[in-house]
Amino acid sequence: MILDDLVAATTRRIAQEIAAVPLATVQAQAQAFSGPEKPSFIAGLADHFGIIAEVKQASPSKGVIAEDFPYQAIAADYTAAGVDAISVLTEPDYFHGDLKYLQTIAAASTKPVLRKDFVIDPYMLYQAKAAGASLVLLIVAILSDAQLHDYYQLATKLGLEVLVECHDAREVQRALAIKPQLIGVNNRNLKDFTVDLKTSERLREVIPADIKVIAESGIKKPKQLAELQAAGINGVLIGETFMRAPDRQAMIHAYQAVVS
Ligand SMILES: O=P(O)(O)OC[C@@H](O)[C@@H](O)c1c[nH]c2ccccc12
Repeated sequence: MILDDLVAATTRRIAQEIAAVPLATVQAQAQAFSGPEKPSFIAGLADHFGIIAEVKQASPSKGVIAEDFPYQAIAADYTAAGVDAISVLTEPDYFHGDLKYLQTIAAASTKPVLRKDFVIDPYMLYQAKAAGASLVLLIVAILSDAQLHDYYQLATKLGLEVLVECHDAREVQRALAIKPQLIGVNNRNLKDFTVDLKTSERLREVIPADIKVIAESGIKKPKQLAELQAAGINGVLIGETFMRAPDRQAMIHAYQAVVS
């Protein structure tokens, strides 16, 4: 299963990174970080449907999405279009991501930036903060209950908002135990890469109304946003469709036009 490979690769990567830059150094960088004030992504969801646009060069399910990858220009388009947050893949082996992309984008944009990676160690949260992230992803499927709890607390202490990613009802129950403000439902099944937008609509029903829900993956048409909003979903995370758009700003405006 791909998640096992991703966790194994991330474990190796983080061990190397800790050997190169010790935890204490990254903690000091996180503490010293001062960047432009960014709006809270979660607070914004109180009065409108949120759109997170993703900067992603490749993925295990799609291979290379962007041969040409002008990530700064892509993020500038997302910012100009008025998205609510920008998600930046920082996983190098399968997504061709880099923490440097996040750092550059976070410094240049007025929008909150999400570190999209396979967080399996607190070190990665300090890195996220030091690089200027406003949000981090925690994937329930790859964490124990204790890790989920501890990483959530640490992220919050660092001033990071957390998107807690689930894919089924059991994971939602585990996520609810930490009382999150924001849950992401990944519509992509990482066992076989099939996508079903009904997954987020179904799971919305078992998530208390005061917790905001983001539908992630596989969104291809503006009309789907209207359906998701009607089902009580508070926002979306869109990668491939925006990455491949010939005119990214125009496409995002078409998505914004169908939600309120
Ligand atoms: O490109 P898409 O199908 O619009 O999907 C975006 C995002 O949901 C997807 O990249 C994603 C969802 N959860 C993840 C966890 C890790 C890496 C990537 C992801």
